[in-house]
Amino acid sequence: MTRAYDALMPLPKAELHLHIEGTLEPELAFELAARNGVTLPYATTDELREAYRFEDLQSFLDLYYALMAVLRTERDFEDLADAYLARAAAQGVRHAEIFFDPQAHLARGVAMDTVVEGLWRALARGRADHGVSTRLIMCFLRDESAESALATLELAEPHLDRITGIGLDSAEVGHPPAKFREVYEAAAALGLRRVAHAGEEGPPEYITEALDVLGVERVDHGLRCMEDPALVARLVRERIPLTLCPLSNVRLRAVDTLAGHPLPAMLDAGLLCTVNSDDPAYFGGYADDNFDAVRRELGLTDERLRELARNSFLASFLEDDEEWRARCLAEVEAYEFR
Ligand code: HPA
Ligand SMILES: [Zn+2]
Repeated sequence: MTRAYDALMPLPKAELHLHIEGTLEPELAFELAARNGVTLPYATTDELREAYRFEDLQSFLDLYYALMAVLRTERDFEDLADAYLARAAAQGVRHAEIFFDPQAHLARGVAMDTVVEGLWRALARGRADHGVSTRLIMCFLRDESAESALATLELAEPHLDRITGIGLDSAEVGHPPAKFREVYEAAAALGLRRVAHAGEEGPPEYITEALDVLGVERVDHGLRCMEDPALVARLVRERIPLTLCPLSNVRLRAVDTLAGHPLPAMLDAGLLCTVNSDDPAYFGGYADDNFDAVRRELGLTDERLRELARNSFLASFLEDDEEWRARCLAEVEAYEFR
């Protein structure tokens, strides 16, 4: 029998757009800095939080990459992932497909092995410790070269039993998807699933290119598809999921205000939208905080929220565990809103 959810429990959901490095809370950053003898250019966690005022994607990325300096050992990556899973579970997350940025660590002399095995120590226990199933998606930095992405994929080959798919992130404008055709072809040949950030700051054409040239199965953000009705029609027709991140969009000024976010129009258009947290330590909220924000600011009905939760499991890469997906979907349908 399906367990009816307690009214105080958050809506069960899958998180499909989450950068593990973006879950580094100021308190953990200072703890890891002390552990590793790294000096941060901030005296206190409050002072660090003060720096979380972003103009755009790049101003965020500058701080995001700088703070990674505290992540050095397997244990650091394990602690980071463990802290995320505890927070995610408390917010109703039952499945998480987690991005990581190996090139940002390799550049600092931290080995692929350290990153993947450290994360894996926590992620492998996710279901047992937190009731959260997990998958890992390795992202390439699009402002680095295609050669660097290919070399990174090669370095990851011994770890492919831990990695479900590949993604593309970092500074979007000026780095169109087609730059990474070769590495996406190589990843597909290795049986990896494919996603990419597109249409966050970049134009709708980048979304089309991600679909046609990279063969992505899911688009991260995809917000700017709304500027191109023919593209919207295609995304609807082909049932391409979009991983939207409302609080991120406000903080990085992809939208002016949350109340002006196109999510309701996107749902009305029939797009397969999901709601996610992107870099929750920086953008003011985890998965359910994003759900709560769109409920409050956009007036989404309970059934719209249920649709978003349902979509998250439908859009997830749970083809290797349909039993778990069905159980999660049943929890979504049985959920009673207060
Ligand atoms: O929102 C994002 N966009 C692009 N790159 C990123 N890397 C972490 N978060 C992001
Ligand atoms: Zn992102």
